[in-house]
Amino acid sequence: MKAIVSLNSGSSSIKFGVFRLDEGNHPVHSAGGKFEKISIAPSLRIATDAGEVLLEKDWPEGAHLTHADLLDFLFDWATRHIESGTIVAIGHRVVHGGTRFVAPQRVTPELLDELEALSPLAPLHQPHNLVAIRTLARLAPDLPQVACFDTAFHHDKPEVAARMAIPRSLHEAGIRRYGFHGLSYEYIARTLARLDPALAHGKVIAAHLGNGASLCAMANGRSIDTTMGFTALDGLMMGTRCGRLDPGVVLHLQTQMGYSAKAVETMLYRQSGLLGVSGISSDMRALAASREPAAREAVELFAYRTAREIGALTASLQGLDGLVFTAGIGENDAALRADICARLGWLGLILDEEANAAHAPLISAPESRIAVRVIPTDEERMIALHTLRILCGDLP
Ligand SMILES: Nc1ncnc2c1ncn2[C@@H]1O[C@H](COP(=O)(O)OP(=O)(O)O)[C@@H](O)[C@H]1O
Ligand SMILES: CC(=O)OP(=O)(O)O
Ligand SMILES: [Mg+2]
Repeated sequence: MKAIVSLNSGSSSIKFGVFRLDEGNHPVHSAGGKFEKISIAPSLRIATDAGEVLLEKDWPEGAHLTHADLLDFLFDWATRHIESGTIVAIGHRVVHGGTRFVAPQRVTPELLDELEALSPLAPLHQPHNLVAIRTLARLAPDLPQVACFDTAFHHDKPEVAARMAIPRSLHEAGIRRYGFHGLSYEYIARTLARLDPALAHGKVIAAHLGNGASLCAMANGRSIDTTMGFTALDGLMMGTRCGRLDPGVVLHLQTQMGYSAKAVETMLYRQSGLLGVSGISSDMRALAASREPAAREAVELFAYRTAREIGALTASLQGLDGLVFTAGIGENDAALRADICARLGWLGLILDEEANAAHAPLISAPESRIAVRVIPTDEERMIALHTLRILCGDLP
C-alpha cells in the first residue's frame, strides 16, 4: 500500500489523516487520529476507517505537554506501527505563507528558513508546523514533504479587503490582512458546490468556530473577505485569543501598565478569549457544562461577537444567501448555533430547532431566507489533495 499522510497542527489540536492511494492514484482516507485539548489535558485517538481503534490515550491535567512532545510521541508510535515504504509523502498545514507563498510548496531548507521568519506572526501555530517538518526531515530525509498554507485561499480577495488604514509603505512591507483557516474554507467551498451548487454560486459566510475562530465571506466559492487579518488574532473571540481589539489597549498596557512586548503577546494570544473572560477554561465544552455566571458571559460574548461580524461580512458581500457552520464548536454545539442564529433573525434567518439539535446537514427552516448548513471540515483531505498535486510526478 502507498499512502500520503496529512498533518494539521491547530492551536489546541493536532489532527492527522492517512490517505491510501488507489489504482488511479486518488487519495482514499483509511485511518486518522487527533490529539485534542493540548494545553489542558491532552488525549489521543487513532482509528482506521474500518472502525478498529489503534490507540487511545489520555494524559492528566497539568502534564504540560507541548505540541512538540506530542509529535515526538506520535512519530515514535508511527515508526513502530507503519510498515516502512508505505508513506510516499507528507503534507502539512502551515498557517502563515506571508506575501510570497500563495500556493502549496514542496519543502526545501530555503523554504523552511523563510517560513521560520513568519513565526512571530503566528506564535500558536507556525513553530509547531515547522517543528513537525524539521523532525520528519531528520527521521526520513528522502520523504517528500509539502507545505499547504492557511493564507493561500484568501490571496485573491479584493484589495480593499486586504488593506488596513495605515500608511501605504507599511502595506508594501507586508502589513496587510491575509486571513487564515484557508484549507478549511477551501474544503467547505468544494463540498458546498457538491451539496448545493446553486448556493455555492451565491453569497455565503462560512463560520469556522474551533479553538481558533474566523469567518469567510465567499462569493461564488471564492474568499472576498475574512475576519482574521495580519495574524490569527483578529476578528472573532477565540479559545484564548481576544479577536478584534482597539489597538489603544496595547499602547495603554505598554506605556501605562508596564507590560513588556512578550507580556502583551501572552495576554493577547494565550490569556484572552473564552479563557480570559470566563476565568475557567478555553474549551467550549467545559463552559457549556459550567453554571458559573462568568462562563455564561464568555459564551454569550462569543455568540454576540460572531453575529456582529456576520453582519459586517454580509455588508462585504452585499447580501447573504447561506451560512455554514464548521470546526469543533460550529459542528457540535447546537446551543451556540441557535444563539448566533437568533441574533440574525433580522436577516430573515429562521432556524429549524429540531434539525439543529440533531446536527443535520441543513438546519434552516424551509421558509428561511438564508440557508444554514453544518459541514464537518476536513483540512486533512485538502492537504492530501494539494500534496498529491504537487508531487504527482514524483510518486511511484
Ligand atoms: N461536542 C462539542 N460541543 C461543544 N463544543 C465542542 C464539542 N466538541 C468540540 N468542541 C469545541 O471545539 C473547540 C475545538 O475545536 P477544534 O476545531 O478541534 O480546534 P482547533 O482550532 O485546535 O483545530 C473547543 O472549544 C471544544 O470545546
Ligand atoms: C489559524 C487558526 O487559528 O487555526 P486553529 O483554529 O487551528 O487554531
Ligand atoms: Mg483548527
